[in-house]
Amino acid sequence: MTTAHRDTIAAIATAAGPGGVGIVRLSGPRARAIGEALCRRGLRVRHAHHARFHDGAGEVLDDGIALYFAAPASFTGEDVVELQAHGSPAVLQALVAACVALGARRARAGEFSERAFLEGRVDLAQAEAIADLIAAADLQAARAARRALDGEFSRRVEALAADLLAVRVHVEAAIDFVDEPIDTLGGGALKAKLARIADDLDALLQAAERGRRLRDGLHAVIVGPPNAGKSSLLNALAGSERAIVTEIAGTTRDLLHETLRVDGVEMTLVDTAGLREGGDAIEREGMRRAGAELGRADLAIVVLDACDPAAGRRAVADAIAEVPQHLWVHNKIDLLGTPASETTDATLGDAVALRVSAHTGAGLAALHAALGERARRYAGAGEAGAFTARTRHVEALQATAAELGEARLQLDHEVLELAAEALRQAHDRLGEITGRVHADDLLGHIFSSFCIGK
Ligand SMILES: Nc1nc2c(c(=O)[nH]1)N(C=O)[C@@H](CNc1ccc(C(=O)N[C@@H](CCC(=O)O)C(=O)O)cc1)CN2
Ligand SMILES: Nc1nc2c(ncn2[C@@H]2O[C@H](COP(=O)(O)OP(=O)(O)OP(=O)(O)O)[C@@H](O)[C@H]2O)c(=O)[nH]1
Ligand SMILES: [Mg+2]
Repeated sequence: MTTAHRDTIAAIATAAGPGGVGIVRLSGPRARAIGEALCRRGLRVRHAHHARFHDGAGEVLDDGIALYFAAPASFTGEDVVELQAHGSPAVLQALVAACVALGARRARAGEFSERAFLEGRVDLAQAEAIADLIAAADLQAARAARRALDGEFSRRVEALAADLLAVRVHVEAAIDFVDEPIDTLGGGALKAKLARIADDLDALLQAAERGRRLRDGLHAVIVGPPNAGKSSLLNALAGSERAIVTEIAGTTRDLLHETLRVDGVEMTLVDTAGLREGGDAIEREGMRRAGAELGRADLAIVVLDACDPAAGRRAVADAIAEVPQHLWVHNKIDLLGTPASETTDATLGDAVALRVSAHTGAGLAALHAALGERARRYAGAGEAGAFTARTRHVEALQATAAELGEARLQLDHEVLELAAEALRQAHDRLGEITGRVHADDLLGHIFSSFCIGK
């Protein structure tokens, strides 16, 4: 769709709630006309005008600064007008209503960024980086999103896509010489080139996986037998009474997610139902959910009762077998009267258990530190040049790698048509990251998770 066919959208661009200044943004072919009607004056491009903003009845809503950016030199690539008013939600909403009365439509979530993508101002990975930058909870995450927005990820994807395209051209050309063996058609160089691409792809995949972990944070699931104090520990770590705690074994049934920041790193803690044989239907469903959640876990925090650490261990060990990292905790050490310190749990082999008391707080600092350390290591914190990435990107790179492997195999077997097809697939999978290739519902899916006004 070209700009001329598109309607003009309006939304509050600043955060909800009162603020020093609030911005209403318009984008689309009628942005300038609507802005000029509201300001009752002409707007010069890239000029800050102090103006009074009027509603339909001619009443002055506010005075503020009006800016006009002419297409294509704007954030969206369309004509854009910004009305920077006093940051009163009532005034800003009235300004949007006045824009609507003059022919604008309320923007959907992410629609400004979507237009920037459709106008070719940013690619899809960069548009996603805008949302990640806004959501970044600390400077490190913001910097990583900033690098993705600057195109550090996209450039590497595009470089690989260009290499793949060159190889595709070579293979497609070779198909026309069916009777020649591939090696007389530069097959050696081709295979070497594909091997190099595979290496580059692997390096990029690893960087994207780090970026995915940096963006999403560590996913830690608390498991253990009933009554060990899992919910009590979640509350202690979260610093609030999030989960219900009772002396009844089988209290927790549903999953309870809590996001927390440990030493500047984001992590999700999930409380689960205690694992044991039997239980009523609700409790069994809770245990099933606990098991499913462990399938997504990066870390299992296993909580055992320090008075009886052997109890329930078998069921727990089975449940966490597939989880990449484990952290063992013995809770309720206040009942033992021994100090908080690490203990080697004979039944854990080399693993060490942290000894804590959710009640007295003993050992919690060490638990906190251990979690922070795991979360930092997981996210590759402090790594130079890190950029944020999403599961979608990682999966696309994995699919690309699989197709590339297939192409190399077919090339070794001199089945050029199949090699060409696998290379085409690889090229397309790569193109999904930057949006060069995309399904329409993918865009809707991505942009609908943005905020309105972005
Ligand atoms: N007031 C205001 N501040 C803002 C934004 C905005 O939309 N409005 N942004 C919105 O997210 C971010 C900045 N992003 C922007 C990106 C491109 C252009 C732009 O006009 N680009 C033109 C001109 C380039 C130039 O002169 O340097 C272009 O790319 O052609 C403006 C803002 C953060 N700060
Ligand atoms: N003495 C002592 N009691 C604790 C400690 N932590 C938890 N408790 C008690 O142990 C009981 C169970 O605590 P919960 O946190 O509900 O245990 P849970 O592991 O979540 O139990 P389920 O949800 O039933 O699986 C409650 O009565 C808590 O008050 C602790 O460190 N010391
Ligand atoms: Mg519980």
